[in-house]
Amino acid sequence: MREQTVDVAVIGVGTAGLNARRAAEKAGAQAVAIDPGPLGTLCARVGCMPSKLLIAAGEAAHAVREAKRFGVHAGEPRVVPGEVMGRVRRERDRFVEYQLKEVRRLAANGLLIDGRARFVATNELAVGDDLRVKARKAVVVATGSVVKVPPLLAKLESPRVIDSDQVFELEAIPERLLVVGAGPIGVELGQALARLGARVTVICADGKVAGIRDPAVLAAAKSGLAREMTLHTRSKLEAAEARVDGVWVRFRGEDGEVSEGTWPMVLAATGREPRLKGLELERAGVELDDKGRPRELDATTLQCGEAPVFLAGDATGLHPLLHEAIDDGQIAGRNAASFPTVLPGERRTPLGIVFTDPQVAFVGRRFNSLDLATCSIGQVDFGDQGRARVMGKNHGLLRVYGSDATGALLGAELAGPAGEHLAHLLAWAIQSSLTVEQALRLPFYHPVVEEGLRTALLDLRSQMSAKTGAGKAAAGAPGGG
Ligand SMILES: Cc1cc2nc3c(=O)[nH]c(=O)nc-3n(C[C@H](O)[C@H](O)[C@H](O)COP(=O)(O)OP(=O)(O)OC[C@H]3O[C@@H](n4cnc5c(N)ncnc54)[C@H](O)[C@@H]3O)c2cc1C
Ligand SMILES: NC(=O)c1ccc[n+]([C@@H]2O[C@H](COP(=O)([O-])OP(=O)(O)OC[C@H]3O[C@@H](n4cnc5c(N)ncnc54)[C@H](O)[C@@H]3O)[C@@H](O)[C@H]2O)c1
Repeated sequence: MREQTVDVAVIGVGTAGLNARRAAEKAGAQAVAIDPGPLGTLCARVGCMPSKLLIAAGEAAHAVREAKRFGVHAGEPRVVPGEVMGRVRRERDRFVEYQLKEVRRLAANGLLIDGRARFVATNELAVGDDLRVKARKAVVVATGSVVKVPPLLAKLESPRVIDSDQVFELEAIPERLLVVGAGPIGVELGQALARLGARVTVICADGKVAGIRDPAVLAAAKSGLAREMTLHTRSKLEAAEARVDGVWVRFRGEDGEVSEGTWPMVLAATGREPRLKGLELERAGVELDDKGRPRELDATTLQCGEAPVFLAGDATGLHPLLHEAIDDGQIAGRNAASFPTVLPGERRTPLGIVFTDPQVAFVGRRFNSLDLATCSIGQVDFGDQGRARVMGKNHGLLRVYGSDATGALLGAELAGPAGEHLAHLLAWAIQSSLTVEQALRLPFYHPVVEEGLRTALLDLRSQMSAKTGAGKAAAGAPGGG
């Protein structure tokens, strides 16, 4: 049995792991990463980047179709699936190659061990059958996440049931597609494939789409997405069967109505979960709950209970987003290097963007965490927003939340045009602790979509003054819907 002793061992060399290893090294520790591959990060291989490439192709087809509203008649676009998917994979491979450069450099310097790790004791890992890695300080677990597929679909073991890890390998665009799950993955990929020619039906049981929590924004997003896909957002999957011509599925709506059909392809977009199985974390002194996750994970330090074990990235199950994986990695890596001294890491204003049309975004405090007696809501409907109308993208709603007591901006949810940009402006304003008044003193050009943000802020200011002026009369129904 070979043995290697290091200061910090990082399990997983995805985005969180790469950042954790680098942070530990920067803090003066000798740090190695362990990973059996596939290397290149989830984000570049099967996540953020290929999904945005597919969406970009869908947008190109959509723009051609929509051109007639401007008096420009190009006819129905001819989508060539081989060319579409060829570009997705070519560009994806470039992004992966970029990540692999760093990984190869680590390997060349003896800082990457090829193999699957599991704990055998506190601060001791087995890698494959013939290597033990001991960590003098601590271990960072940055093993990412795995797709969750409901048993009804998983048990079919059908090549016609795919998940987001497989979708980028498609050679053809299915003529019809059932997407199970309406989270970010379901709606992003569903809409992209709809624009490329598939007739798409999306089902989910919880009434939500794209993770939106504000009911008014949710209604706006649903009506926008329903222009291109059939949505059943309160439907439970009841039965599924692999048949010669496809996958037969039966689902039941909240009202009891039963629908069924056979689809040539089903995309399971039913969520992801931390990849902790097989790590035997309990051998490192980490107490696990019934789902196999650490019973105690400090979200500020990323330490598991009192153990010398830190989690980072999707493995935490906290915020499965790329920029959060980077920050997690830096916090976990630094704390692992300085263990037993452990400090809370600095976090940014929460920000999430879903790349549909209309784009969906969340910033800062979420709707369901607001106390409507002490907060106000300002909004703008993009239906009549100047620049949005100019571009023919006048659909959606932005709602901005503020504190009545301090006038501070607290958060926002939106479904609308240029959502990715509006969300950044709002996140930067909230992180800078701006009040509504201060935000309204900033420049707004004309004609831009950002003027819609000003309208929402003006509305928020007047809701706040109406409430503070008229006592609590408006509490409970601020901002209207
Ligand atoms: C389709 C899709 C689209 C997405 N789009 C976006 C987006 O637009 N914006 C955004 O912010 N986020 C997006 N995400 C989420 C984002 O990609 C992830 O949050 C992020 O990439 C997670 O990084 P990670 O380092 O935690 O995991 P990974 O990059 O998966 O790294 C985990 C590593 O651990 C290794 N590993 C696992 N087990 C072991 C073991 N036992 N021993 C050693 N190594 C092990 C794996 O081989 C892997 O290399 C998307 C995700 C998906 C699936
Ligand atoms: N733009 C982005 O930032 C982006 C894009 C894609 C993915 N992601 C990340 O990836 C993670 C995973 O995304 P996701 O969309 O798979 O997960 P999710 O958990 O957000 O959504 C899962 C969906 O599946 C539904 N569902 C679950 N079980 C079901 C069942 N048995 N029958 C019917 N519906 C069922 C849920 O109701 C929900 O609609 C997200 O949390 C997100 O952080 C981010």
